[in-house]
This record gives sequence, structure tokens and C-alpha cells, in this order.
Amino acid sequence: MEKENHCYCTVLNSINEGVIMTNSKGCVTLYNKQIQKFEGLDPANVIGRHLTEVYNITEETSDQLSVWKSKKPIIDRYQKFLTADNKELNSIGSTYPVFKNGEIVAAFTICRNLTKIHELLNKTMQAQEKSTENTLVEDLGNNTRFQLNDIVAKSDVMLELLEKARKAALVDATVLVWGETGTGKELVVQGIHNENPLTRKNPFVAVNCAAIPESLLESLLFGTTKGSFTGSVESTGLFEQAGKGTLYLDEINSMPLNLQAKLLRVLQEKKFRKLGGKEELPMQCRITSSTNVDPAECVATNTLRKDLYYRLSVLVLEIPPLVKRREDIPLLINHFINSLSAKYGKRVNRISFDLVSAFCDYTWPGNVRELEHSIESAVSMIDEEGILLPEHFPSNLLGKLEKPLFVPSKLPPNGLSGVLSQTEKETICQVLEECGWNISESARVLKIGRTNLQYRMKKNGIKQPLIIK
Ligand SMILES: Nc1ncnc2c1ncn2[C@@H]1O[C@H](COP(=O)(O)OP(=O)(O)OP(=O)(O)O)[C@@H](O)[C@H]1O
Repeated sequence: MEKENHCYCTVLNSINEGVIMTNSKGCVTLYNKQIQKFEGLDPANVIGRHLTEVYNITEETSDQLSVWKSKKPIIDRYQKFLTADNKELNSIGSTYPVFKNGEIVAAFTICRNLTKIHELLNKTMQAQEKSTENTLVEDLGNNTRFQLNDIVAKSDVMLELLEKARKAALVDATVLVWGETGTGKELVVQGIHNENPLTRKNPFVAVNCAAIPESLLESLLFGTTKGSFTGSVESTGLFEQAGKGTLYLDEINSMPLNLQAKLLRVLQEKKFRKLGGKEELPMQCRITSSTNVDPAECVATNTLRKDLYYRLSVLVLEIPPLVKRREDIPLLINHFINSLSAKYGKRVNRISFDLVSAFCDYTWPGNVRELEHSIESAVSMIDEEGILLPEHFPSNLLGKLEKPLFVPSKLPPNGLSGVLSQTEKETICQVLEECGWNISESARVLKIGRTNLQYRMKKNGIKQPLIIK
């Protein structure tokens, strides 16, 4: 038996998950190596002690003690808490009862440290914020950069859409924007936020539902209360952070269905509770959302609950892909050249006509974002002549263009007149060579007078080479 116990302990100490177990008195009987590692507590100060002495929790807020009472497991609970040395930890864990002869004899929690994932997530979000900062447009002070007027468009379909967006901004209704990636969905939502006199004075909060794990997304949206579960800390959720502003749920069709059900309740009741909280808080923000495929298709494929879709889509705006509004392409090229050359301190005099025409014919699967990034990389490569040529653009893009490009050889600094005088010089030299440097004969071949030829030879610095015998 002792041997077996030793083996079980070795197994428990070798796994990547933290394990903690309590007895019927609520005292810790098992505290494996992994949980020691991420909580930073000395097992000597944990084992044998009551949970409420070890953590900042109460009988009501502890998962383990709740399981002792309810005899039911608590699955996948997200916890945010401070360690003994005040380090913030994020974990996800499940707590189970252990039965023997129908009686509960122990409760244990298996948890994973999410802090690393959290750090990564934060880094990604910061990087995302940086790349948005890396901007052409200044932050307007409410976490947005765009107004509807900043949206560059001349196609009828976009002008109609902007008109609809202006109207949508003035009513307090949910807006669902859909379109392919990079078409400008967030731009339109930010524009709507800034068009409304009330929301624009309040925060704009965006969250990408596809980028965040389910357990984090729920606590991110709703917030958590202090001590709601083992050592959890108070955090303000996005519903609350958005205040009377706008909450933008990007890629709502990637939100897990059970969280969609919780969101639906918030939309219906205009109230929400923090995770582990008892108090109902008012939901005052405007909810906007997006999908990158037709929302009707999302409903049909069950990635978007039908009832939620109806709630979210009081107003629906469809942004067409760039390929369906090619008239916007030259305007967008111009816009990005101007703003990006200012950003990089580069002078761009012009872009080759051929290139613009090939860009107008290209399909732009990454839409406006792809166009913007292509111009950004070209502008950063341009030299002093200030002409955007194919060679400045990423080769993978050039390979995909349908129209073959004419690649002009480098022009001399004085442009066309330079090309003409270069041709003149080369032609005269060639004829003089062929005519043995006989001026009269060469003038006859060139069909100009002798004096004219002598003048042009002088102008171009042409002299008969010395023949060394
Ligand atoms: N009409 C436009 N005028 C000016 N800039 C635009 C326009 N449309 C898109 N952009 C630019 O393209 C970038 C991408 O736009 P946005 O993030 O709004 O696209 P999205 O459809 O929300 O993309 P995703 O689905 O990938 O989140 C913006 O940062 C903006 O610089």
C-alpha cells in the first residue's frame, strides 16, 4: 500500500496540472508540485490547514467547499487570483467530489495555469493595439481612429452604405456589419460610434470573439468579483467598460453557443451580473457586432444562434468586397500613398499608370487591408526619384496580378529630354563610325545639313577618337 501511495504521488507530481484535495473538514490533504509551482505557496503551510486559512475566500465563495455542499462537480471555472507573493495568476480548473459507498469523502480540483497564455494574449493585444497605432489616423481619444467621413469611397454601393450608417448612428439599435476580412467593418462601426453625439463621448470597446478562449471571453465580457472563487480578484468586464459607449463584438459567429445564450439574456434584460457576483448591473452600451460571412449562413450552419441574430441585427450593413467596387481602388491608392508617404517622410511623385491599372484588375482577397499593406511596403522602399514602380511592391503580389506589367528601365534624371539626347548622341556616333568620320557623308545619311551636324556633335561632346598607329 505504501509503495502504491508513493507511485500515485509520483504520478501526481509529474503532471502539468495543479491538483489540490480537501477532506470533509475542508482541510487540504493533497497539494501537488505543479500547484505549488504556480501558487508559490509552501506545502507545509497548506497541507492540513483549512482552505479559508490558506486563501482569501469564504465558505460561500470557495469552489471546493461548494462541491462539498452540493456534491456536484464545477467544471471549467476560470479563476484570477493573487499568489502569496502578490503575483496575479489566471487558471482554469474543475472541482469534483469523490464518493465512496455513496458518501462524499473528498473534493479535489484539477487546474491549469493560464498565466502564460494570458501573457501571450496580452502581448498579442498590445501588438494589435500598436499596429493600430501604427496608423495613418490619430486616435480620437475614445479608443477610435475613424469617423464616417474618413472612409474613402466613391462607388455607389459604398456611398449608400455610408448613408445608411449615418442614419443607423442616430438611433439606439443594435448594428450588425458583415463583409469579408479587411473590407472596413470596424471602420464603419467606429464611424457610427463617432457620429452619435452621446456614444462618441463614451468609450469604444472592441473584442475579437475568435481570438480569445471561451473561459476568458466570458470573464472578459462580464467581469469577475473578488473572492467569487478561490482567490479571484475584482475585474471590470467589457459591458461595464463600454459604459454608455459602444461594445463591438467582432466575429460574433466564433463565440461559443452557450456564451451566445448568455449574451442574448443580457440583450433582452439590459442587465448583467459579474461572474460570481450577486448584484445586477445595467448594460448601457450599444452592442455592435460583425461576421465575416453572411449572417444568414451563420444561422444556417449553427455558428450563430437564430434568436441572438434577431437581437443583434436590428440594422444590418453589408460591406461588399473590394473586387465588387473597383471604382474605389484608384481613390484608395491615392489616399494610402498620401497618408503613408507622410508617415514615412517619403516623397512620392507618382505611381506608374500600368500599376494602377493592374491593381484595378486584381481581386484583392485581403480587400482594403491588403491594398493598404502593399502600398505601405512599396512606399517604404521608394527611392529619391519618388516614382512607385512594380519593383517596389512585394513580389508575391506582383506574381498574382492578372495584367502583365510594363517595367520601364530607369529614366535619366532629366526624364524624356534625357532619353532623346541620349538617343541622338548614340545615333550620330553610330553614323559617324560607319562613314569613317566623314562629316559631309554622315550629314547626308542623317538627312541634316553639315553645320547642323557639327552643332549637334559639339552639343553632345562628340569627338573623333584618336587613332594610335
Ligand atoms: N474605405 C476605407 N477607407 C480608408 N481606409 C480603409 C477603408 N476600408 C478599410 N480601410 C483600412 O483597412 C484597414 C482594415 O479595416 P477594418 O479593420 O475595419 O476591416 P475589417 O473588415 O474589420 O477586418 P477584419 O474582419 O479582419 O477584422 C483599416 O485599418 C483601414 O486602414
